[in-house]
Amino acid sequence: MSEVASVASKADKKFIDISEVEQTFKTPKGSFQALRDINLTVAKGEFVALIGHSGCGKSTLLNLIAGLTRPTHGGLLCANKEISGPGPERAVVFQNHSLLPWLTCYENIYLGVERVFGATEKKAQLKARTDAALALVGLTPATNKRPGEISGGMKQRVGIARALAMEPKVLLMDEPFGALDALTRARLQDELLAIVQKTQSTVVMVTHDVDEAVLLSDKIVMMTNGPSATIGEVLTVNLERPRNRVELAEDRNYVHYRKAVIDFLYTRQGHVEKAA
Ligand SMILES: Nc1ncnc2c1ncn2[C@@H]1O[C@H](COP(=O)(O)OP(=O)(O)OP(=O)(O)O)[C@@H](O)[C@H]1O
Repeated sequence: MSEVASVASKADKKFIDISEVEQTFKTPKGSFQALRDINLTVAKGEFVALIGHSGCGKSTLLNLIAGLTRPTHGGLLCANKEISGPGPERAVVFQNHSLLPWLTCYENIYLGVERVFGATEKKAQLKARTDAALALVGLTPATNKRPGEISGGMKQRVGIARALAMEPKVLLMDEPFGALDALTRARLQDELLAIVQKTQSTVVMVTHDVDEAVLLSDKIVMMTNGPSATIGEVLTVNLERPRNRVELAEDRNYVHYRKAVIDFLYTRQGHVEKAA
């Protein structure tokens, strides 16, 4: 391998590079340490799930990667650049879709597309990007509907389409399917699997759901309970892609990974109520 290629491949392995991160919040009762000693790398194109009990700091860590908050200690890099604030290369999908209710599905996506590409591309290109994003999540028929006129699952798909349309380097998802019923959730997980396969996106996703983590991820980051939570263990999920949930249900390796996460969460960490 040439020196240039080797430097590039090293950078790809540490596409997101989190080192020695600590997050302490000031509260009326004094300072509260949510996270300590967080060291984690995410490779380009990798799908990483953050899992842990309620209040352990999953969203806090995701917000740090999104640049919505700054760590009290340590640093975070994305593509070798310090994460010092939010940026279009890191799109976030929240549990509650956060669509603007007065805009149609099309307009909600177009807004994001225009923000990222508006200065360099013509209107027809922006429209083509928006149409493609709607098609990617199977929502072309809902183009002119407003969020109030579509189901929760469809709203979440618009949120995902909006994030993907911005062609982010990293897709950050905070329990994107948490508010959905089990069947809709399964369908959207399958859609996300197919989309990520197609776009080769780098994804960091917060979840409470063990099956979701094993089905989707290359790596499951298991967090200890808070306060002062940290990464307890990182499980590498070596299951071939494309993955099929029905076939995997009886796959020995799938069952093994599932058990490893359940053991970590319920035997080694036990359940605790929200810490703060
Ligand atoms: N801005 C803040 N100020 C004070 N404490 C905070 C703040 N944000 C988060 N915390 C505390 O930090 C801890 C981690 O919160 P966080 O929301 O990251 O947990 P989580 O693992 O995402 O929880 P859940 O699974 O319930 O969403 C919690 O104890 C929370 O109360």
